[in-house]
Amino acid sequence: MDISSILQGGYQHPVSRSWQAKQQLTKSMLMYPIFITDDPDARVEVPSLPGQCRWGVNRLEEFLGPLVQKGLQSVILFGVPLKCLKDMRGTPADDPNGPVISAVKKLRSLFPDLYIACDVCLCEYTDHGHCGYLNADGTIDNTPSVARIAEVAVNYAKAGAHCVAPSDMMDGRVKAIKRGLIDAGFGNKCTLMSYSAKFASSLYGPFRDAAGSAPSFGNRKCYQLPVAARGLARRAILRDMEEGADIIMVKPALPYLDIIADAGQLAVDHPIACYQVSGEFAMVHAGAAAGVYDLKTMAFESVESMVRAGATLIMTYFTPDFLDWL
Ligand SMILES: NCc1[nH]cc(CCC(=O)O)c1CC(=O)O
Ligand SMILES: [Zn+2]
Ligand SMILES: [Zn+2]
Repeated sequence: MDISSILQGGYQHPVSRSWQAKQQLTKSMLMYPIFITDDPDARVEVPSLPGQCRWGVNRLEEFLGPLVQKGLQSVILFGVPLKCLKDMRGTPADDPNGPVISAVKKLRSLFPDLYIACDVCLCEYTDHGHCGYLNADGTIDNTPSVARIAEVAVNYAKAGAHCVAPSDMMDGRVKAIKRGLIDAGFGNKCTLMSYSAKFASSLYGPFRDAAGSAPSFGNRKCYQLPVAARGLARRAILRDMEEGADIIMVKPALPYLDIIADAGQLAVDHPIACYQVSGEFAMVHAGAAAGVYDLKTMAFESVESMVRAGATLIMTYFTPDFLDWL
């Protein structure tokens, strides 16, 4: 055989196999999405998200303490208001006594080294379940939506969030949030991670169960990207960089590895994040339960593929598992 035909010499051992990765998956690359509800003592399982619960603020120490011990470095919070009244402007989003703001304060005092991000959106808090304000005809009213989303983001920063991550997909929200953070004195204290390329995916179902954020009518296709729209995703990434995003995110992750790779090329000097969303997590579990593959092997294959595509920050419900596995 020709000398140049031999590749297997380079990866015959687990150690040399690991060297074939340009970037290795490490614990510090993981951000754990968690659901905080407004019953402070709650611990309620989410049936469609194996092993994930809605937690009350009084239970955060027992929930996250052991994970922090194992090396958990960052979380992203989603509020799940069950008791308070939802309205057209999403008032509970930044209620000073609401789940997100209470949880940020609690986590800052419990775990001084933990990096705390807050998802910023209105769909969990509006009576209609859409991510922004609506016009009378049911379409999105972009301008007041952006103002309200920036207000919520600034209130999360004031509560102590290290990062705000707008997932609403209104046009111009990155610029408005960045301006708001600067004007409130948080320009250099709070990271802005944009869900830049967020697609209108079928993979958000379990999350909407968990967060109670399914739209009461219609869908999100007029503000989330069309599945096939690689060009729009690239334009959204460039726009968000221009508007002041500190981190660029792609969501969902595994079916959109081309977009992650594009993000890495367009935003060479930004961290690239991706979100292995609820439906992806549920799929990995369902396939394992059906005997299609081994859960741990497939969890690694999916997340290492995201890293190979160029992601250096992975938001995943597998975080507690990876803290054991890595
Ligand atoms: N602003 C909504 C939001 N924030 C995070 C997720 C999905 C996360 C997941 O599926 O894990 C969604 C989905 C949606 O558009 O309904
Ligand atoms: Zn939303
Ligand atoms: Zn959201």
